[in-house]
Amino acid sequence: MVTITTESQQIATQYIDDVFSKLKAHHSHEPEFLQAVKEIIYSLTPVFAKRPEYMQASLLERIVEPERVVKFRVSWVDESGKVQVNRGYRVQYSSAIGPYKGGLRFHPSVNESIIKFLGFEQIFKNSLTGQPIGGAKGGSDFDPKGKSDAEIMRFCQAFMTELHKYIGPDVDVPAGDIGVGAREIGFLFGQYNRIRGAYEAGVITGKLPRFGGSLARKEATGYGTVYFVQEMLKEIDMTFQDTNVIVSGSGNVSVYAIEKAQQLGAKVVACSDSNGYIFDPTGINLDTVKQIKEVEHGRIKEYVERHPGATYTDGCSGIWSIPCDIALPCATQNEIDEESAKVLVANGVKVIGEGANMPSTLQAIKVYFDNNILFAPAKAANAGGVAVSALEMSQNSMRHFWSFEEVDEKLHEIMKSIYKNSVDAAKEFGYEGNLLIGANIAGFLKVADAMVAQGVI
Ligand SMILES: NC(=O)C1=CN([C@@H]2O[C@H](COP(=O)(O)OP(=O)(O)OC[C@H]3O[C@@H](n4cnc5c(N)ncnc54)[C@H](OP(=O)(O)O)[C@@H]3O)[C@@H](O)[C@H]2O)C=CC1
Ligand SMILES: O=C(O)CCC(=O)C(=O)O
Repeated sequence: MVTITTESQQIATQYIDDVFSKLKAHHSHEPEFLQAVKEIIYSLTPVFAKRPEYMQASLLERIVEPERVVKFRVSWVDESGKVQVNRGYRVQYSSAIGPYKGGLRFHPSVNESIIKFLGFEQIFKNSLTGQPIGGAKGGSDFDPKGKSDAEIMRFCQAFMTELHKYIGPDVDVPAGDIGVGAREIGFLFGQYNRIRGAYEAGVITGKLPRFGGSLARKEATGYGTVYFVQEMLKEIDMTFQDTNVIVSGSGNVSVYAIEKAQQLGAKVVACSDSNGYIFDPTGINLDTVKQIKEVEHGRIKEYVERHPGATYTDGCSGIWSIPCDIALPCATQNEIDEESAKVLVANGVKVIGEGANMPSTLQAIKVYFDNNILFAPAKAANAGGVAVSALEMSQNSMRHFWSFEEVDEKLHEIMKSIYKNSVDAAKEFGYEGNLLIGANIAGFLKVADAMVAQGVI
């Protein structure tokens, strides 16, 4: 274990305070970004206390500043012939350990603060995967809900017409996130290739397997979250078998977290969308959820028409009042606040596994720690998606295609090693059992050492 003196700890804390207060002064209008930065940088105090040369190299000031932020206009024509205008973003945060890598989010709430928080987290997550990928994120305030396929296609083409200037297989490799699934990735990829006049498979991941995508990428984030929680459960001699689980959302991450949890013997009793949640005491029928969400692009409340024993409730936060052993927030940021966290604890939750990015507020996380709840932080627990994206890039480079079983096995091993590295880093720096600190430190060290080795750039 690393020994840290009180004096070096105080110097490191002062350094982090200074960096954070300057950042706050410049970005007071970007709450999500500040929240993500705060969570990470204070957990790095023991690292700076142990390695003062990182302060001399201004590593924190450098890493919180994106290498590049691209903002652009996206004009497209809707079904009535009217021209619509949206904002597009790509934040290329860090290329210290590989090409920029991270998803694209299409949602009306998207702004620079949200893309920056996601891009910043992606640096550490991508490092944790052990793959050579830097951190980035992008997206638009475009709302895909209620749009025709032709409108989605025209929007994606307009978005890529600008974005293509900044990306490439060895430069920046986007993928999906909220509102960007296989359909959107297909349109984006098609437009990129059309503009380049070539087929460049490695420019984007999450492609359908029939044109260069990886098997198991669709399942990777949800499965990976469950694999990670499985490792945590071993510590308390528990498995998923016969547990009651709730999973928020009913999108890509949620559906495959539900699938894997069910395969491992759990009863998943609730899931949601942005309008409300369903509760099925007999266990959710995943085929019905997939039919409604993946095929019909419908609303989760339609589930109860097909399963009369289930109930539907308007509003999202109520899902956390359902008693469960394991809660997997897989929808969006800040979906569990302090109040919801207290309700989960009062109802006996044992484990929180974050499938979404930053789904718990800082106050909610404090409630978990105060009550000794096992907590799997997003950066580690949902890294399976981007890990398999990196495997997709490898397959594209090798012009090779692994079977579903091969990719799933690699994913499983990656999640186990992220768990182990987070546990080991927490222990080494004096925070045994705290995976939040462990994951942040393990993710940071690799990037920090790469930055130092590459000089002042
Ligand atoms: N896709 C991936 O590989 C990865 C995704 N993530 C993270 O996982 C989360 C989910 O992403 P993904 O499954 O891909 O996205 P999807 O768009 O496939 O699904 C998102 C789901 O969350 C619901 N949702 C969105 N906003 C809210 C809200 N404000 N309140 C409640 N529910 C909401 C959506 O409901 P509705 O249908 O009503 O919009 C939908 O059910 C995000 O935080 C994303 O950043 C993290 C790692 C990788
Ligand atoms: O697969 C990827 O490149 C990105 C996935 C993603 O956006 C995320 O991990 O949040």
